[in-house]
Amino acid sequence: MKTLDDCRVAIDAIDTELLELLNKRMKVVERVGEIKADTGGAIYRPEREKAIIERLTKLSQEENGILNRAAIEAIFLEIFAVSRNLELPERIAYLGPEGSFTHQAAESRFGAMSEYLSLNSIESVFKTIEAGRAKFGVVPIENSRDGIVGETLDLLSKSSMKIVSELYMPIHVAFATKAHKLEDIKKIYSKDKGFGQCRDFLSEHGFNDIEHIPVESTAKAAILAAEDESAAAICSHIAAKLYGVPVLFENIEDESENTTRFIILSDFKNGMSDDDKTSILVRLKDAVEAGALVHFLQDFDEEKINLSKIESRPSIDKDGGFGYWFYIDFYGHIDEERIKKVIDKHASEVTWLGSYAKGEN
Ligand SMILES: C=C(O[C@@H]1C=C(C(=O)O)C=C[C@H]1O)C(=O)O
Repeated sequence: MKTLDDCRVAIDAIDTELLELLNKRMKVVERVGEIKADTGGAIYRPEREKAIIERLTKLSQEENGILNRAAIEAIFLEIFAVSRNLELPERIAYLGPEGSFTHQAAESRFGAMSEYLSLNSIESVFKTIEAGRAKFGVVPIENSRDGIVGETLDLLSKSSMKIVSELYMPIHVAFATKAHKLEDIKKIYSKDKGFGQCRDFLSEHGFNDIEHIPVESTAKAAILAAEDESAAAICSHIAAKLYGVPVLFENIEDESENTTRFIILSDFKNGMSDDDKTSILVRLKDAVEAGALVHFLQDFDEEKINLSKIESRPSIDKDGGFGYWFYIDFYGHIDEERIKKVIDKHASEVTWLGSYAKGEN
């Protein structure tokens, strides 16, 4: 049987091999970078990365390997991020502050080597990438409990930036405080939605009778709780850690399946993968006429295009009238013939927001 020392010798030998292979991989990536520079191709190819993870997951299953999809993803997303930074250093704007859930979503995709820009509003994220001060933007678009993020949809309707990727992230919140006793807590900071997501916890602990102070983000709540021993924050574990506020209770959300969908914005069009989603905005000219939406959707149905989401948003038209537009997600890529056919038919009413590899949720 192997001793601890034997195991460590074996691990060192394997790490040497891994390093050699990783360096070899990066050499190939450098060449990919040169080709992309010559041809003007996009550096970030989420559909290719997804295909790699899928192939390796299948391979690992076939070989009865220990690594499952989540583990393979954790390792390889970091390798991809290092690769891309080698091709061209990446700068990512996200809805901050540091330690926000959006920050975590951004880091899960862009890794430790990228440069991050924390911004205090979704609008600033859009403006920053539109001005070319960052290549990518990360913002939330919907939450399993709270629904759509209206601000993101409204900005998408006005921006030339495209959705190039989506990711779903489980949202867990913690209760953090510097108070020594629960009775010393006189106020709780969080984002309005943070309070809404853990009502049961708050009432079970008798926290409904003390002041609840809504602030712009859960990370901001952690910053405020760090400065005041009579305060607590409902925030992410990471934000609590980052701002030095001890976590008293973990996973205090009422619904354990609480998930947020984030989108990555940039200025290029993805290639096709075998499992894509497309987002569009539709302003139906005759939206007031009964049946306009039904007719529009019938064209999708005829081409067997499945919708995954439809959301209506109010808008004020040029003459000051109250109108509606629709945000729609469906399965498939804009370059597929059957999809092109429907979109071309409604070209004057549809704005294409992006086609991207479907995220796992
Ligand atoms: C190397 C490439 O560029 C990026 C890095 C990838 C990788 O490390 O495998 C894959 C896709 C791209 O996001 C490529 O396009 O193949």
